[in-house]
Amino acid sequence: MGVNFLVVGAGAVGGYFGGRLLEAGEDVTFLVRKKRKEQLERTGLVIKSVKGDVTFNDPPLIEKGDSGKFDVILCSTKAYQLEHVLPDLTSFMHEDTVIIPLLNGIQHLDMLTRSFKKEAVLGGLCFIESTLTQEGYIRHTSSGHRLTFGEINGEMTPRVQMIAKTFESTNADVRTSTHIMEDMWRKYLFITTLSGVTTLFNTSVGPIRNSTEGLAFTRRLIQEISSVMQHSDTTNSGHFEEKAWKQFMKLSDETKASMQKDLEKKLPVEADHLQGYLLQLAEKHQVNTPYLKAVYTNLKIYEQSRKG
Ligand SMILES: NC(=O)C1=CN([C@@H]2O[C@H](COP(=O)(O)OP(=O)(O)OC[C@H]3O[C@@H](n4cnc5c(N)ncnc54)[C@H](OP(=O)(O)O)[C@@H]3O)[C@@H](O)[C@H]2O)C=CC1
Ligand SMILES: CC(C)(CO)C(=O)C(=O)O
Repeated sequence: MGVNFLVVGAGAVGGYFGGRLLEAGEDVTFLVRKKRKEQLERTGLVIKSVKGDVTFNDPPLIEKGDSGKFDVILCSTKAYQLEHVLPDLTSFMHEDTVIIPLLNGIQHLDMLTRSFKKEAVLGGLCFIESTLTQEGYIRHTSSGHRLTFGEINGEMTPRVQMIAKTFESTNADVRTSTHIMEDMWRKYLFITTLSGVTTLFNTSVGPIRNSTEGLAFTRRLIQEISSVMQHSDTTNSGHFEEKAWKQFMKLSDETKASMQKDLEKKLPVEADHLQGYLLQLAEKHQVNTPYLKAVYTNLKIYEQSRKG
């Protein structure tokens, strides 16, 4: 028997991975809101990707309150939208439904395990540079399209293997992990740094790296965040720092975090979920984080000016 997927949020991430599953002939439905539904009905689900374009004229769409039960829920809203969508999910779940979150950050795991039984929640993350265009198309701009998931406790279970099998023939790099919490914290360090510096300096990676000061700022930011993570008793034993630095140095000059792209589009940002939560941890563990505070302050000023 096949696995059926509910993708929550047909945006840059959900639309991409859900679309790749559809392309492979898998059973996928998107949970959408009215405006996005109307857009998708008009244009189809359109993926413009360096890994191959694809369009689905009639993607399966449902709205909250509709009927249906799903084996796997791929959760791909923004963090600030998540708590509003969670109550809508219960009616789509059966006893063994699993939820795979693809959001950046860590704090959403608490939200998910508070809302559903703990065993329903897997760990997950993705590396992909994608964005929604004005027409609602998904534009995937660099070659990475990796999705990683696994049991929070690190076990390799039959359900993880079964989901991985379903992903096998998709045009995406889907992997299982037996250390997904470590993977999620590492991605959290990387993305909080990248989104932090690209939004603070309002540019892509190239100009930041070409500036001695920009480079020094980035290094200090990584050190601070890594230190907060070590104090927070995570799986970080210090080796994250060097890896995050190397990863930052390897990025193409044009790379921008999705947060910077959202900022350029004057959209809300995940400041509280990413940088804000780390600052809470820093305060709890009394870690001095002036660079992280500067990044967060910039984002809070942006948020305030958006509201204004
Ligand atoms: N974009 C990227 O390159 C990457 C993003 N990420 C992370 O992935 C997560 C998702 O980001 P991204 O895909 O870019 O965000 P998008 O804004 O592109 O997509 C979010 C989608 O969620 C939908 N949504 C929100 N609330 C609901 C709801 N109640 N019911 C149904 N749909 C809903 C939105 O639809 P609506 O039109 O109705 O608002 C939107 O289509 C974030 O945590 C981000 O940090 C991680 C790696 C890369
Ligand atoms: C850096 C990147 C593109 C990697 O997935 C990302 O997560 C983001 O910009 O939100």
